[in-house]
Amino acid sequence: MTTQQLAQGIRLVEGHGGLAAVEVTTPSASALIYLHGAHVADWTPAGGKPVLWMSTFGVFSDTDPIRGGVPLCFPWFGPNGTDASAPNHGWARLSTWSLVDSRTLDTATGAVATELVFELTQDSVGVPAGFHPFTAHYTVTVGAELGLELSVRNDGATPFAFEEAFHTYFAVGDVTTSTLTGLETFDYTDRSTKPATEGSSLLPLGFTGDEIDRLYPMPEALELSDPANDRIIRAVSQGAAQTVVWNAGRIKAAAIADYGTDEWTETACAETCNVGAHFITLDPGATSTMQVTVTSTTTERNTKTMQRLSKSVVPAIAELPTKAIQFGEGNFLRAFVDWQLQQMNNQGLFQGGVKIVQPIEGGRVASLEEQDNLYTVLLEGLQDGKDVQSHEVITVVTGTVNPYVDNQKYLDLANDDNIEFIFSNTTEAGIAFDDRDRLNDKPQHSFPGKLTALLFERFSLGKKGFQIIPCELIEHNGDKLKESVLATAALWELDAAFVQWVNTDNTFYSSLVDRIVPGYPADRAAELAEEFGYDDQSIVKAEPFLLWVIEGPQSLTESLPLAKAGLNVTVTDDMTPYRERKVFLLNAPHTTMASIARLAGVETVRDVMIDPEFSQFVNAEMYDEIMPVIDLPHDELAAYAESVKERFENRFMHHELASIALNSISKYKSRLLPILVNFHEKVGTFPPRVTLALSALLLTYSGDAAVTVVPVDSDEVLATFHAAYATATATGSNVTADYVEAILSDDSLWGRDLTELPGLVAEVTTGLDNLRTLGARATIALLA
Ligand SMILES: O=P(O)(O)OC[C@H]1O[C@H](O)[C@H](O)[C@@H](O)[C@@H]1O
Repeated sequence: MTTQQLAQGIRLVEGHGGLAAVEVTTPSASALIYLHGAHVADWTPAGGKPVLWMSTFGVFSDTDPIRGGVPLCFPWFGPNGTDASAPNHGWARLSTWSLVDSRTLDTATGAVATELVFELTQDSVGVPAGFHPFTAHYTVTVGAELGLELSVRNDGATPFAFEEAFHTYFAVGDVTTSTLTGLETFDYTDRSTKPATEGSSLLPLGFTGDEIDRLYPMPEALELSDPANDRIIRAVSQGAAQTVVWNAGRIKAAAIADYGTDEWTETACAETCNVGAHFITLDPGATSTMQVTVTSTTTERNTKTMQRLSKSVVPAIAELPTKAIQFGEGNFLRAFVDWQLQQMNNQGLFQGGVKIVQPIEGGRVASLEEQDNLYTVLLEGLQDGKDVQSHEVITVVTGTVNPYVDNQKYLDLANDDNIEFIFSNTTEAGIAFDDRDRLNDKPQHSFPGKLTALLFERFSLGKKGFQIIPCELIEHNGDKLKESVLATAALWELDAAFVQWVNTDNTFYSSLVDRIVPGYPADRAAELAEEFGYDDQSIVKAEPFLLWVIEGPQSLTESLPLAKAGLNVTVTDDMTPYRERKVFLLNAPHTTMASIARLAGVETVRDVMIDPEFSQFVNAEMYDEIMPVIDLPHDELAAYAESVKERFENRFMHHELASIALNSISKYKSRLLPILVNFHEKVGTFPPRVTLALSALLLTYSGDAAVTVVPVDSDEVLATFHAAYATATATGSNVTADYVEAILSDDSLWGRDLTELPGLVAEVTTGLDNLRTLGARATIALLA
């Protein structure tokens, strides 16, 4: 279109790299959109800050995607399914779109907005020759709201299938203080693991520097708090089944060329999409539309006049000798390890403080220093039958060390005879040997590299070793850390005497940690500042529950008397049963509830727990069916079961059963089937509630139109159940029994043929018939 035809306030300009762009200025906002990829690179509401983030390391050329803003992903998302050489996220963001229309609109609020329409067809530059005929129109509305709408029409004679996404990079002042709300009750697919895994979130999503790459169902609205800029960014979508939440985190940011190492703190992507199982298929001539509206609302902040938390706010803080070094300054360690050290100090049992070492370059120890290393831990939830809402200023941090700024200060820690313990949480990827590390690096790249340098310094000074307790969420974390240290020592060709000192003078414990730590309560920052009387930019919110199982010598209970301080900490020589305890007493009842209570219309975990019949059912499952098959003392199991029940009942959580129900068949296999099998071996009968959960799943998965609860599982699994049910319906007179027999004998579902367990088919069949004819509530009443 020619310049004369452009609506008012629109100019064609040359953007970075000489790329053609459209600049839009309206009374309510300004924007910049590149024709390359129809890439929205800026949207700034009048008087506000940019809402879209752009990398300062971005590459602008007609062959590269632009980092930041809104990459438009089409016709596929992520890597191409069949062609590894095809560009990530499709070619639409690399193609040249045409501006085909622009106009000024009066919006519903009376404000003026500008609408621009970009077009891409199979003839556009960048679209592969011979591609399926289509027309895509991308409408960008620039005003007090940013509107993005992609409509795709199938111009061909055969169906057209594609994926699509608005890959919105939102700008925030400090992502570690941001939370994304709207997704709390959904299960998600974690795309950061290879292969992808399933996860469930209970709480608003926070960003800590680990990569977050999750695919969720799209909620009604997504809200990203941006307390550093006193605003909330809100995205409301239509025609989009999913959202992908992505933050590169420290490690990935460092690995991406056009993404600055520290830039992960400045942005979070909350995308609007139809991908994977929700790809779009259009019949010839049909059109689909996906849309998002973004707004940015200023939040009020009372903290401007409020004093910042510091030593002058908290009088008489005792001087503490530093007894521990902690690698990692994140929310978890501060609400878990440091909070526990404080509880011991409060009781005169430890009398020590901790120095925090920032394990990677892009960290935030500086913001702790701004508050004299003080911060507040806020506990909310049920504990021992009581509603807990408490807060405490944590005073155990005696200082911080940033080895990237002052490596000598870091190595000097080796000289401090008071220091006995080392704690760490450097993310799951943090404990890994790195062959690029050298002894004279300042500092070494990896955590094991840094630790080896510190240990070597300590050894060279002729001092005693450390007790090292990692908290990273990986199995045998202590063994893995020790292996990495020894591999580093070998790489650096350090003395055999040093290796021996590492082995004999130091103890590496493995540990299992459990406490939900949602982090900074951004949505309530102003309210909390008012309540506390100070502004704390490092508040950490956590649940009251805590569990720490440490594998190693019992002598630890004396030197680190956590249990003596009343904390739920166990030192053991084998943590395997504790791992099982969590899977079987927490995750297994979740799956049972999702299978059965949903059939009775119960929606959340808390609703199950406050329902007299269902809570009694869950209780009986835990005590009579699950506990007998776990190899731990009854008292310990009972105490754990009680704490799990309280966590289930937490009124601060809204955990939807529908989200737990995702992929229930594989969950049943790993969480409940071992109980069924072991119970049968031990007792000779089937555990009735665990077995009923299987009946409930078979009913839900049958595809029978009378069942209104919808299963969410892979297409293959659903097809297997539907086919078995259809066959049984078509051929047999014993429809239910034939169906149950077909499913239980399918070892692709269960890893074995379950019909080999004598009597199981009959029992599952009875359960299914009861659930169908009596309903879930009356069926569980039969077991009461
Ligand atoms: O680097 P890009 O190709 O732009 O992709 C950036 C990111 O996009 C999405 O959010 C994906 O879920 C991530 O897996 C990917 O890393």
